[in-house]
Amino acid sequence: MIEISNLSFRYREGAEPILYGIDLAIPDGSFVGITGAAGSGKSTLTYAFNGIIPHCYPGDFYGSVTIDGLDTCEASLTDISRLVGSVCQDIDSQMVSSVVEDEVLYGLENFGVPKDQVEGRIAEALEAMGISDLRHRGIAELSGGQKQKVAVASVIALKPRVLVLDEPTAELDPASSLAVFELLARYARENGTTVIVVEQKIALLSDFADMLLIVDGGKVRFQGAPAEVLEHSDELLEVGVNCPRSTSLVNRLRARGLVDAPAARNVDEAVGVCKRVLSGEGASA
Ligand SMILES: Nc1ncnc2c1ncn2[C@@H]1O[C@H](COP(=O)(O)OP(=O)(O)OP(=O)(O)O)[C@@H](O)[C@H]1O
Repeated sequence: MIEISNLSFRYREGAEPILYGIDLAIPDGSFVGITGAAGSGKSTLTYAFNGIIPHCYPGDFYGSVTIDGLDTCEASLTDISRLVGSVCQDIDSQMVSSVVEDEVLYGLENFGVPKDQVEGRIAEALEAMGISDLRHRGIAELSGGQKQKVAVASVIALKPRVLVLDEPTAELDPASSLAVFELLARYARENGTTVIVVEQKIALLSDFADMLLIVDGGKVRFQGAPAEVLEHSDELLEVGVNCPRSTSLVNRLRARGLVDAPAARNVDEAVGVCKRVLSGEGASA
């Protein structure tokens, strides 16, 4: 369980706090999607989960963040990193090796994983990300999507309880973005790992997350299951989050009393709702 209580944070160099009064409870095994406008504080919020604030970026930190009971202010960054694995926005800056296998090995060696477990961990992590065939390839020869999967594999090889990813699909095409999310979701389901992912594409997040957090001006403006959050498509637009048209359409039908249905996350769900409206069953569901 991750618990954040009344968290506020101001970077030492900053005039104003970047996070304000955040309260969150994230059950184990959740898939949490974070989105919001540029500069709203999403990355800073991820730094609260992995201890980068206050350990690497000092500042005024109020409130508390606990991961499985470990208070991130009191614990060392090393102890936090045994629980929380992170993949940052700039993948190239995270890579330390020139060959895929060595990249995964690096973290295992740093964590002092017993030698007899190393081979199994590398093979499992590469398999989980669907990149066993890339094991001996040079990192410089990989595509953006392949590098992304290597970065995730390097972190999951360490078997963290929580995986934090900051815009893992920022440079990927829609098909590769979907593939990364599918692999992540399957891995998390099979291992009970909590996944926290920052992502601009709310439609993609909504298909995978069981909790969405909408960050606006350093506050969590909306939180809940995707269907609950997407009901607020007009307010989301005001804070820079553009919902799919299928979502807005169903919300308009509901606002006019034409249908009593949860917000649609995608075209398929909206088609189902429209069929009900056209058949005259809309308001009775
Ligand atoms: N190390 C830092 N020191 C001072 N201010 C910072 C630091 N890092 C980020 N900020 C400021 O905090 C605010 C929020 O930045 P943050 O990166 O958390 O937002 P974001 O929502 O992730 O943005 P983006 O979508 O553009 O990545 C910005 O105004 C930024 O300038």
